[in-house]
Amino acid sequence: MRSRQAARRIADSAGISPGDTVLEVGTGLGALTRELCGRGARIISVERNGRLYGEASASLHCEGLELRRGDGFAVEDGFDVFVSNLPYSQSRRAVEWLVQRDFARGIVTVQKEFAAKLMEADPRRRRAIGVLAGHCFEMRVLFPVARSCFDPPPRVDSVVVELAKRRTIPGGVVRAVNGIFSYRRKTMRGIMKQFGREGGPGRLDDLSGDEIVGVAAEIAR
Ligand SMILES: C[S@@+](CC[C@H](N)C(=O)[O-])C[C@H]1O[C@@H](n2cnc3c(N)ncnc32)[C@H](O)[C@@H]1O
Repeated sequence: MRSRQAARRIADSAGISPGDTVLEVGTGLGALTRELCGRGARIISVERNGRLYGEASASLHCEGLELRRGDGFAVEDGFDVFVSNLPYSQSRRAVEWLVQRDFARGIVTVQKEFAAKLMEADPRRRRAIGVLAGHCFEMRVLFPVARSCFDPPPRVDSVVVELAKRRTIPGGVVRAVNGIFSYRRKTMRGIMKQFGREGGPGRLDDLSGDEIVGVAAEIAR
């Protein structure tokens, strides 16, 4: 990201306390990483691109910072705070991974439309990813980030979203929620039949998000 001010604002909103472990996925050239430094936290920042990892390693030096090369979603270390300005193609993967991890708070920059999907309240427009996120996080949009803050400027609008963790669910339940939504036009009886289970009356749209996760947990059992 090109704007130091925007990176600072994102880092400030992460509410990092001394002693926290912060996981950043996507170091890039370290615009955000630099702002996470100096807050007394241990910072694990992961970049999968070898060239960017090399450049960041050569230029970023701060106490408590550990730069790693690889897939940030393969990290097994525990963390308190998650921070990421991810490529938007990975937003869904990030949320599906985060619902399975135990941590306190996430600050993610996402496409404005993706944030709307996460927070969609209308059951007819709801997606699997919104049901998962709504079950596992308390969410709010913190602020928009102007296109000019990025280099190159994206063709879409971006917002910073806070994800405060409420619950953690296993991967099997994530897969089952996605599976249920692939049959969303069927009745509940029809959906459950796809998974070899007996279903009750009504349709998916009649269920709350938490009830859908409950059904998914039953399927995953
Ligand atoms: C939009 S850039 C943000 C870079 C920097 N954090 C900033 O704010 O300027 C996203 C970065 O994430 C990296 N990335 C994408 N997927 C990743 C993954 N699964 N694990 C680690 N890094 C990833 C990309 O290579 C890219 O450098």
